[in-house]
Parts: sequence; structure tokens; C-alpha cells
Amino acid sequence: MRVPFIKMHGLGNDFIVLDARDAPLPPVDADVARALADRHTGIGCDQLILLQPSEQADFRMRIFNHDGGEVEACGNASRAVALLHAAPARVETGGGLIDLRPADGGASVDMGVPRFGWEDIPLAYPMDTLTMPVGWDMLEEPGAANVGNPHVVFFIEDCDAVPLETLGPLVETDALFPQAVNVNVATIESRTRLRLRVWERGAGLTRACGTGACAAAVVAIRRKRVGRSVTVALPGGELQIDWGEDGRITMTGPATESFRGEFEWDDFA
Ligand SMILES: N[C@@H](CCC[C@H](N)C(=O)O)C(=O)O
Repeated sequence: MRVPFIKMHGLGNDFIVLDARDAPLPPVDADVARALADRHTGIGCDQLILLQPSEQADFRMRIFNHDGGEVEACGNASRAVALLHAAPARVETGGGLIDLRPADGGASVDMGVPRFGWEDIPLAYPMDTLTMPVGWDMLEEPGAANVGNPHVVFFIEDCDAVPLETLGPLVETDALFPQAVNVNVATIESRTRLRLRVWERGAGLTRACGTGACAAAVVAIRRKRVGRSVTVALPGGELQIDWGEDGRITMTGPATESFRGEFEWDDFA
């Protein structure tokens, strides 16, 4: 069976999108996702995105990390899907309902209301999530947020100096995080601007992470280090994050379609 795919990215965080909204596909599981995501033997991507019909929204977006694990949210993929859909849409995700609004060359996404309870992140045991009394080498006292998926955010004088390829996996898989965690290192440049690098759960270092940008912004806002409207500069480019008085986060930024192709299902199943 030949299956069409669309290769897309948001600030260099890249996706294979499978659109099964009109024509169903055989079940996509962790093995299929991992095989397609492989950069040597597959098509290659940070996340595989599967679009399906939904009973509670315009459609459903499922997200598989590079390692095959299915997760709840992906900010950059939300903008890519908005570009593809080319009209406003409400989308069901594992992290809740999100609203997409395509904009020039990208989209604004209503990412919903962040959660900060220790059991919401989730953590293995109770603690203050604004300034967590924990540390790993030079990474200390992070804040945590669940913005559809779990994040910890470390504020560092120079986030570019952090050896994230070694410390990232250590924090990601620590027993404190029963569902593992996305690891963000941020530098506050001004009241309106953060610099951010992210070690993503199940994907490693990526050029950008939309939910990471949301998490870093809301933790910095909670700590009163920045105002409610923040530009987040990632290695792949910039995102605008606004945390409204209604508690909802809006993420705005670009998305790009790279190319379209087809693959033989049996080669990856
Ligand atoms: N790249 C994404 C986040 C993808 C999921 C994440 N790795 C997780 O495991 O939660 C983004 O742009 O938000």
C-alpha cells in the first residue's frame, strides 16, 4: 500500500505528517513511528504527526516522538498543521483541545491553560513547582509546567554554555518524573525576551520546541522576571508567547512545508 506523507517543520523542528482524516490508514504504533522517524533507514523526523477524524473537534492530532513514544502535545507541529489545514480549527490532542488560527506563513495557536500542580506535571512526590529544591550538576532549582506535556525550565546566565547533550538525558529520565520530562535551559535577556535551548523527551536536542517556549515563558512570568508577552529565541528562530489574563497561552510563529512524497507501508510496518 502506498501512503502519502507531507514533510514539514516549525523553526527546524521537523515532522512527517500522515493525513488520515478522509482515508483511514492501518494502525500506527510505536514501531512504525520509530521506523519512519529514523534518519538513516526511514524518512527522518523529530516527530511523526497523525491526523485523524475526531468526535469532539474538527480533527484529532496524534504525536509520536522520534523514539516512537506517543505524547500529548507539540507546539511546532500545531502550527505546521494549521498551515496545512489553511483555516481556523479546533483540534483534539492528548493534552486537550487547542485552537489553530493560520496567519501569514505560520499560525497562532491557543495552547490552553498551563498547569503547575506537582501531580499535574507529573512529579513523583509533592514539591513547590515554581522553585523546585532539586539539581543536576550546573542545573539547579528549575520551575515546572504542564502545557499539554511536561516541562522543567532551568534559568541559566548563558544557556548556550550548558552541555545539554549530557545533562538533558539525565534530567529527562530521572525518577522524579514518572512520565519523563522535556528539559529547557533559558536565559533571560530582557523583560520581553528569552533565549532557549531544549532537550526534548523522546527526541533529544531539537532546533526548536513550541511547548518548551510556552513553558519557559509562563515559568519566567510566574517568577516575575518578564512581562506577559515574551519573544522566545530558539536555535531555529523566534516564537511569540502571550499569556492572557484569562490564563490561556497563545503561541505565534512560522511553519513550513518542505516536500510531499509517498512510502510503501510494508517497508515500515
Ligand atoms: N517539538 C514539540 C514537542 C514534542 C513532544 C515532546 N518531545 C514531548 O515528549 O512531550 C513542540 O514543538 O512542542
